[in-house]
Amino acid sequence: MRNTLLNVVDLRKSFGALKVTDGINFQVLEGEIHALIGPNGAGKTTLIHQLSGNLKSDSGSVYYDGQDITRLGMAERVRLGLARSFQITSILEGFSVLENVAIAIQARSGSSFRFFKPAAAEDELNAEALGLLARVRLADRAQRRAGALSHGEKRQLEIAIALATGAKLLLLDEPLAGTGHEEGSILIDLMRSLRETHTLVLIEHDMDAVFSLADRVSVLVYGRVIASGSPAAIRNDPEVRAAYLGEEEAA
Ligand SMILES: Nc1ncnc2c1ncn2[C@@H]1O[C@H](COP(=O)(O)OP(=O)(O)OP(=O)(O)O)[C@@H](O)[C@H]1O
Repeated sequence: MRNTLLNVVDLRKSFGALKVTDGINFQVLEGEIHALIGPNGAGKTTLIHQLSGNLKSDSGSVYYDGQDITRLGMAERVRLGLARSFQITSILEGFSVLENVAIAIQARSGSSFRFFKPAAAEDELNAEALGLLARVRLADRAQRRAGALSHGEKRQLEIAIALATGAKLLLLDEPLAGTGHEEGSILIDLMRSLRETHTLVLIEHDMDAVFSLADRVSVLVYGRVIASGSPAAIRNDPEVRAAYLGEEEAA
């Protein structure tokens, strides 16, 4: 049996009278790719913000690796290993691709690099950053200015930055949005390769990608998870088809 890495219990958030997440229950297992799908406005992004600690929940609980993290802020959650892949705006466009990753590693490591002589510390840092860039298939862009990357490459860099935080569980909000076919398939391959070492929770509207990539899928409708299961089970679930997939296919 796989370990439950994330357990979400009756999580709620309202904006004024609007109940955006309205009693969310679902579990993420260690080492899986878990996709959150649902119609526009279902509360997916709000839920990701509640999981990352960016947004305070009104009630309910979030357990990460058995620990109650409901009241922890974003930085504390990142330290425990739960990180949201940052928006493109958080990439430092004027710095090189390598520097962007090195800065994230340094932020994680605090002062641990000061035990090296400055030049050795820099070598050590750059070697680790290059290793992460290789994992996200950006090693050949290391010296390029981050602002000059294509849209898809920026998403790869964001994933490298999230990995640099030491994250075990990555929250990805629409990783494929705005990417072309070729960029999309690089990102899909990359996410698949991360499964060996990481757990991924992603919001995605591209159903072909979701059904080929995800181990399990949860469907959010009006702020509630109406079903969680394998892609095949979700595709054939009558309630899901009526509430969401049927509507997508008809569109
Ligand atoms: N800060 C906020 N203040 C007020 N309303 C908000 C806020 N954030 C989100 N909402 C509302 O909550 C609802 C759900 O938004 P959310 O972005 O979580 O949905 P979503 O499922 O991610 O949608 P999409 O698929 O379109 O991205 C929307 O009606 C949105 O307008």
